Order: sequence, then C-alpha cells, then structure tokens
Amino acid sequence: MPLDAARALAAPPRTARISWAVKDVLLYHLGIGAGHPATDPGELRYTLESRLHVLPSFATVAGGGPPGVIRALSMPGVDVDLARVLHAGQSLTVHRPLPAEGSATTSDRIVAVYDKGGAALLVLRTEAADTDGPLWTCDARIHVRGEGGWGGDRGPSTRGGAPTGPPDRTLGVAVREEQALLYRLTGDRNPLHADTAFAALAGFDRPILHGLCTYGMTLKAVVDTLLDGDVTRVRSCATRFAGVVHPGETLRVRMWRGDGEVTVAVSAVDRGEAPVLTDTTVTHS
Ligand SMILES: CCCCCCC[C@@H](O)CC(=O)SCCNC(=O)CCNC(=O)[C@H](O)C(C)(C)COP(=O)(O)OP(=O)(O)OC[C@H]1O[C@@H](n2cnc3c(N)ncnc32)[C@H](O)[C@@H]1OP(=O)(O)O
Repeated sequence: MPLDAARALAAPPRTARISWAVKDVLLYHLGIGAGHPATDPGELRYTLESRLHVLPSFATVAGGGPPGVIRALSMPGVDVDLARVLHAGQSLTVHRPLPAEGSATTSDRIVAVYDKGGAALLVLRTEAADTDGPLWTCDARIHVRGEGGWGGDRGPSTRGGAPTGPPDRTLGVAVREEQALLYRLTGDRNPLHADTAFAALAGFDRPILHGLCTYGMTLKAVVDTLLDGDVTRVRSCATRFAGVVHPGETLRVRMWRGDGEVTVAVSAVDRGEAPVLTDTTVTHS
C-alpha cells in the first residue's frame, strides 16, 4: 500500500547529521533571487561572505535539502509517486539565529496524515539542534493527489485568505527564468521544477517553481521591507502554497503590519493576481 497512515504515524523519528558551509548559504540566497537588482548594495549582506547574514529560511535546505523531498516520501507507511506530490504549506520556527556555517542533528517524523478525499495531506516535522540546543523546527505540508479516501481524519479545514484592508507595503518581485534551475542546486532535485516531460505527468504544461523558493523570496521581501534587513528579528514564518509559480513571472507581495507579526499575501501579477501564497504570517521581535 503506497500510504499507510497508521504505520507512518507510528514510525520512530529518523535522525541525521547535517552540516553546511558559507558557500551553501550564498548559493541558497542566489537561489531565492538575492542580488537582484545587482545595483542594490544592501543585497551584499546575502551575497558577500564578509557581510553575510543568514536568512532563516535557509533552515529548509540546510544540509542539502529538507530531510525529505524524496527521502520524506519513502519512509515507513509512505511510498508515493513523486509526480503526485505538491508542497501545500510550510512553517518554520527559528529558536536562535542561524550561523553561516555549522552542523546539527536533525530528527524528522510524520506528525499528521489527513484524508482529504481526493488527496492525502501529510505533515512532516523536522527539528534541528546543535550542541548549544534547539536551532529550528519545520513543518512541511505535503499534498499527495489520489491518495485520500480511506475514511481517515480529514483534519482542519482552512480556506486561504488575506486581510481585506489596504496593505502597508507592496512589492513587485521578479522570478528569474532560470530561478528553479538555480534553486534546485540547494538540494531539491525534483524534476517537476526542471523537466517539461515530468511536469506534464504531474498535470502542468511546464516546470513550476519550488514552493520553498517562493517561500524564501517572500521572507526576504518582508525582512528587507519591514524588518530593516535584520534577519535575526525573524521568529517564525508560516505559509500555504495556494497556487503554482512559473519561472519568469512577476509576483506581487502585499504586507500588513501587526503587533510583532506581518501578514503577507503573494499573487501572480500577470495571471489576474492569482493567489500564490495565502495564510502567510511572519512573526518577529
Ligand atoms: C520537507 C519535504 C518537502 C516536500 C516538498 C515536495 C517537493 C517539492 O519539490 C514540490 C514542490 O515544491 S511543488 C511546488 C509548490 N507547491 C505548489 O505549487 C502547490 C500550489 N497549490 C495547489 O496547487 C493547491 O493549493 C493544492 C493542489 C495543494 C490543493 O488544492 P485543492 O485540491 O484545490 O485543495 P483545497 O481545496 O485548497 O484544499 C483541500 C483541503 O486541503 C486543505 N489544505 C490545503 N493546503 C493546506 C495547507 N497548506 N495547510 C492545511 N490544510 C491545507 C484544505 O484546507 C482543504 O481541506 P478541507 O477540504 O477539509 O477543507
């Protein structure tokens, strides 16, 4: 059976040792569009080792990618076809600022399996710690088309939305044509993001962008626009991947300030403002 919810939930956590270097952080920042436009000197904090700050979303790729992507999809009780998988949501809590180089022990396990009828929704939790204590906790929500309908728990029912009032800040963010090809070098080599033939198997007419790439681009937009470029102020970032992003298109990032948090909505400008990220919140100091 490709998906056995009880077995997946009962499986013990998997642990791994990961490490990363300055070069990995620089590559990640390029992968999410840092340095664009190249004329902005502030971008050097993402692209020059002597001024390097680590965007907390680097946690989602530290050590060569989420201890998942393909590995997450082949654990006890989970053996699903990659062409049926979409990233549906992501949350990250950083327990302290990420160092530009380091090593950690990660532990990951499936913490929920929801039966959405036509699909299953898996929640994969990853916790990372080093010798000084916890570093980050991530939850990835993974949508598996065609795997629902076993009569299991449907889970929470949330419909994507955004605040109704005018945003405090709005930013246009260009996604480069080669963005997915660059981003995949950070670890997620899912052919969905590079190979037109594979994208067709998943029901798309061309490769789509990694959800975690849009996630990083959005967090960077918030940090640069509302947090004075200070990556250490970020505490958490949660989002729902409500619609696909195509390399080469322009995104509109709308931000609403709250008390210690920013609510964000991202849409595709040239597709009638189709929602891309909804239910997005960045908490900060
Ligand atoms: C660490 C491991 C990481 C693994 C990553 C995987 C590998 C990567 O390479 C893959 C990718 O990056 S894919 C690219 C990024 N993702 C996308 O582009 C997906 C865009 N979203 C969609 O297409 C649809 O929203 C879609 C298809 C996701 C859902 O659309 P619909 O079927 O129309 O569903 P909808 O009606 O919106 O919702 C159905 C039920 O599911 C719940 N739900 C959906 N997203 C959720 C989320 N993020 N969190 C919680 N619940 C969520 C809905 O609430 C709904 O529940 P119910 O029916 O009970 O109300």
